Order: sequence, then structure tokens, then C-alpha cells
Amino acid sequence: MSDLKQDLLAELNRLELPGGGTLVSRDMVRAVSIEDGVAKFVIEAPSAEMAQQMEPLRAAAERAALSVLGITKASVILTAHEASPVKKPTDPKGPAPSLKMGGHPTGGDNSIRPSGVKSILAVASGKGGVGKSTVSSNLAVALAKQGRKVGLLDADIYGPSQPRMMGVNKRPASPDGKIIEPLQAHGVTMMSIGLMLDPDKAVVWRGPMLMGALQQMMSQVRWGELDVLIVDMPPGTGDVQLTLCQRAAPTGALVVSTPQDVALLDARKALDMFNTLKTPVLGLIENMSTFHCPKCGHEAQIFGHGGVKDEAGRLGLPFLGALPIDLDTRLAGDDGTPIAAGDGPIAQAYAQLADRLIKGGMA
Ligand SMILES: Nc1ncnc2c1ncn2[C@@H]1O[C@H](COP(=O)(O)OP(=O)(O)OP(=O)(O)O)[C@@H](O)[C@H]1O
Repeated sequence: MSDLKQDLLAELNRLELPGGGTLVSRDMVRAVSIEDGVAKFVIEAPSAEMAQQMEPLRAAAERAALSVLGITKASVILTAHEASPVKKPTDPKGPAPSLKMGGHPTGGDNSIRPSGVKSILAVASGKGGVGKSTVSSNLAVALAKQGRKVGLLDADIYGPSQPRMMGVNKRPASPDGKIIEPLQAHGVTMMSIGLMLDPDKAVVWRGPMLMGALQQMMSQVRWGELDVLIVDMPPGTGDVQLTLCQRAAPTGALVVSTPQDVALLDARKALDMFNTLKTPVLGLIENMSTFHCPKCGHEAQIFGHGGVKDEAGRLGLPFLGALPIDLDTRLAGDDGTPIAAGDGPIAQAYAQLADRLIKGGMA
């Protein structure tokens, strides 16, 4: 750990909490990064209710960071660890594994976290087809356009869509048979299991094979030095999510949902899973929000509108933005050039999202 980071944690360790202990001793500080004198980190409150009362503490943490010699700017985000009382999804494989409470996963001895990667963001959803892959590819491109070194890992092993969305179909090389060379597209370093498999064959794998594939894509791919690795997760709450959260220690998760009730119900399951796995949820994104008719200008709320923002408010989680349902977004994805690569209004919306993540120290 760098001296500056140690000094920062020492300062934060002086901030006492009303119920006893400090921000550090109660393991509420996440995703600390210090670069060029700018400190960024997340305070993860144990519940949405507590998060709402913790704004003064967040401000105090920012001041504490600024009191460290060598830190000239500080940006601190408050998020809630525990989503509202959510019913646990039934796990067909039995009870969830027992996880040590109070400790953020580091990947441990079995870590598969690539060493040159500063931040790992898991883009997740409870339900399929809500736009995780679209958001992942566009966000990756938007971050790269803002000068970040970005990786994109398509971990949606059953339905990899990044080769199509990023416009790559070359099989990655592995000259020594061990390390896999990732591909480059739109300024992003990318890898997808889809590039290694026959696109017309269904993947029929059991849990251990899925975990092996994820492990390979994390630790055997030459990711190099990256500011952020975006992981496009499969839908739901299964083995890949479990392995990623336990062994790659993601900086946090971004949960995508449509405003529709049924998608929101599933999004709550995903939030509950990240809560159990102690992965901070950094925010919720509403996709396929309003539809603006390009011909007559009429606005239609095909899947409803505002549901994700309301849910984020209810859970005390940041709402990161609403992306409209938009024909050009779909066409651009099918065409292999994410819409964020252009400069229209949707590209601007992704640029804002990227900017927010950069400013928040998450990417
Ligand atoms: N905002 C949007 N406007 C229009 N079409 C969209 C939008 N977001 C996603 N789509 C389209 O919806 C379909 C599903 O999106 P996508 O593959 O990104 O979802 P997903 O959650 O990753 O799905 P899966 O769970 O199957 O991996 C794609 O055809 C995509 O182009």
C-alpha cells in the first residue's frame, strides 16, 4: 500500500461513527485511489437509512482526506451496502456460501484480479435483455474517448454479444499457448468468450467450467495496465457473479434495469446478491427509458419511466442516468460501432455517465 494511501486511511480512522468504531475499523471505505494528488473513494453505509444520515460524515471524510499532505483534491461518494428488505432469491444449489462479514473481498489467495487493472466495474442486471451489453460497450467506448485506458470483458458466457457490438470477430492469438492476446476495438482492449467458441454452438457448461472460463479470461489475458476493466456480466445471480465477486474483488457494480416492474424485481435480486457478496453497488442505470419518435417528436414510455430512479432513491443508491430506447443505439450495436463512438445526444449521455464515473474515482 502506498504511503499516501496509508496516511489517508489513518486520517479516516480518526472519524468516529455514532454507534462506535470508525469508518476504517467498520470496513466502510471502498475503492480508494490516489492519483496526481486526487483522492477518490466510496463510503459504503450499512443501510440506505444510514446513508441518508451520513452526508456530514462524507463531508468530514473529504476534509480529512484534504488534510493529508500530498492530497490536493478529494472526491468521496456515499453508497448503501444493504438494499431494502429484499427477499433472497432461491438458490437451487442450496444456501449461499458463508462469507466473512465485515471484509471486502480482496480476491484472496485465489485471486484472479489482473494485477495492472486499477478498477473493475461489473455491469449487471437481474433480468436478461435489459441492455447490459449495450451499456457496457458504450460506457467502455465513452471512457476510452475521455482518455482512460479501458478493458472490456464479455463474461456473458451463454450469450456473448460483445464481438458483434464492438465489431470484432478475430480469434485472439496465444503464441505461447498460455497467455491470450486481447483484441482492440474503438480504443478499448477487449476479450470475449464468444471469440473462442463456435458462434453456432450452444454453450452447455456446468458451474466449474464457467468459473474456469472466467478465471482464464481474467488472469490469462494480457490486459496490461488499465484504468478500468468493465465486465459485462451474464444476467441473473449465478456462478459467474459469485466467482467474479469473490475472486476478482470488483471495485463495484453498476446495475442496469428497464423501468418496468418485472425487470426491477429482478434488479433487486441482483442488488441483494451484491449485498451478500459485499460488492458495493455504485449506482443504478435506467435503460430503454423514454422513446422519442424521430418523425413526430411524440414521447412514449414503452417500458414505463422513472422506476429505476425511484428505486435508487428508495435504496439510497446513486442513480446514474436514464438512457432512452433508441433505434440508432440498436443499429449501432448490431453494426459493431457503439453509438457512444459518435457525437449525437446518446453519445453525450454516455459521455456524462463516463465523466461521472471518472470524477467519482470509479474509472
Ligand atoms: N437503449 C436502447 N435502445 C434500443 N435498443 C436497445 C437499447 N439498449 C439495448 N437495446 C437492444 O436490446 C437488445 C438487448 O440488449 P443487450 O444485448 O445489450 O441486453 P443484455 O441485458 O446484455 O442482454 P443479455 O442478458 O441477453 O445478455 C439488443 O438488441 C440491443 O441492441
